[in-house]
Amino acid sequence: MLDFVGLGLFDEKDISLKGLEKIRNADKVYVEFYTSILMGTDLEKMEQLYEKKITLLSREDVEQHAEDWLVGAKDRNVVFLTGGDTMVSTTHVDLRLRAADMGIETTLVHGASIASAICGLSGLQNYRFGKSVTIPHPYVSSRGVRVVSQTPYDTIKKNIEAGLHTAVFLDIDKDKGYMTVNQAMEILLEVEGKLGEGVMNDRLAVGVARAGSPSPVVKADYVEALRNYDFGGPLHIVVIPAELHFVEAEALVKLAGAPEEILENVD
Ligand SMILES: C[S@@+](CC[C@H](N)C(=O)[O-])C[C@H]1O[C@@H](n2cnc3c(N)ncnc32)[C@H](O)[C@@H]1O
Repeated sequence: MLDFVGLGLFDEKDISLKGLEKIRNADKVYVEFYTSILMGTDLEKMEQLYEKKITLLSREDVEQHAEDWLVGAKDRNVVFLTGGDTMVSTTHVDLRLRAADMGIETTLVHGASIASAICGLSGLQNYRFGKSVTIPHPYVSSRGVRVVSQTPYDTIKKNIEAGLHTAVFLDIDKDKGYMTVNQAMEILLEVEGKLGEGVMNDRLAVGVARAGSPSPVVKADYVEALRNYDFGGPLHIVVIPAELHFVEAEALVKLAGAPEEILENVD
């Protein structure tokens, strides 16, 4: 049996009671922290509260060598832990499919996800979101050229044209660290500058930091302004809203400190 358990958003106490029960009854517990990470805890605190030894898996362990540890789930109870919800903005359905091919039964214990937290914290409506996207850290190519992905910008642009908000996940990289809202704004403006377009001009954005913690920061302002706003420590995420419903605009002003002038342009 392979149980996928979502850990929730911030610390070891965000797990559900069902998830905790799965862990306590497990023969072996694995966790991965490359798709998301709980910034308010660490492996030691988790092991203490859950009363179980937890083995950390790397991206390679999960994506390239999954059979090596999945095989244990053929005759024992194995639990696989992930930050947030295990199946939201991850590729872990691949693990479920591999398990199915190996004749291993799987179950899911859902966890609080950043996908719903951004709606709750900002007041933006979940049904008004389009395709989400991740901004990767820029890198320097073997020819010494700085490479900045244009895909996030293009996705945001298409969503705006369709009247849909965009959730913009920010890269977690073991060498380059956790991307901040400020870096994300810089990257979007850099791409815009190269294309010579005006999508980001006077474009409202919402930055969210440390959702699920006792002190999350939610700030809505124009892209240019968020470039220098201090969000504090990771994790960070960005939402680029499309046209706003008036309740959404009111929420951004009252709950996220957006400039009041945004209320003038909504019905
Ligand atoms: C690839 S998504 C995985 C989402 C996760 N499976 C879930 O359901 O929450 C991870 C990204 O979401 C954002 N994120 C996740 N948790 C967050 C939190 N507590 N506060 C702010 N952003 C968060 C960060 O941008 C992070 O890099």
